[in-house]
Amino acid sequence: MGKGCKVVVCGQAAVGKTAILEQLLYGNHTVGSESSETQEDVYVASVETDRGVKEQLRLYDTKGLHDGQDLPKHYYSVADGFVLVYSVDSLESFKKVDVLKKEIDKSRDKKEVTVIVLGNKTDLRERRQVDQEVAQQWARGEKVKLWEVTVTERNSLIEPFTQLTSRLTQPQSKSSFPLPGRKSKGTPSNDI
Ligand SMILES: Nc1nc2c(ncn2[C@@H]2O[C@H](COP(=O)(O)OP(=O)(O)OP(=O)(O)O)[C@@H](O)[C@H]2O)c(=O)[nH]1
Repeated sequence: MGKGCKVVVCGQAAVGKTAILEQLLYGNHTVGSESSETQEDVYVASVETDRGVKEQLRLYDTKGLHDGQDLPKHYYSVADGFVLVYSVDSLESFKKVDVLKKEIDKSRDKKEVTVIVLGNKTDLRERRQVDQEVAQQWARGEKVKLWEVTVTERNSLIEPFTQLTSRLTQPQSKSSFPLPGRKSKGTPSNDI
């Protein structure tokens, strides 16, 4: 599979998954441009964490889900992290994110996975169907971080991916085993 944490980017069709990745990595997506349906693409990105270190991510851009379609099961076993994307102008796409989050919780077993959520297309103000506060409340309930973003402002995409990478590559917490210390009086010694 190669080096780097594996991150699966998923959500309903046409919410802007490819546009987000292309804008984030190359800064060259023009919104509204003709787009073809993704089958699967893998992007390798080098992202600076909040510790100032560059880490590699393998971002799997998945095929957009249409009504009633599920994310293919193999993604749940490969993923270290997920970026769930909806579009603020589609309530249906937000509901799909909820379904995906529940599927991740069911499939993750004991594996640590980091999930972030992006509400895209905030530039389409007059078409908004997903209330920002309702979405944030849902995110708090699910214990995930949610950002509202727009591909028209590349800057809005940077913080979520920086935080995701920082979380994914965070050094393991220190061992809680007691350090060898001085023996207390009267304790039998194993020293030879
Ligand atoms: N106005 C606006 N349009 C956007 C934004 N992000 C993406 N789009 C447009 O939405 C359309 C779909 O974007 P894609 O990136 O192809 O969506 P996708 O989720 O990868 O689509 P599938 O591969 O079919 O699942 C394109 O015309 C994009 O230009 C955004 O933030 N604002």
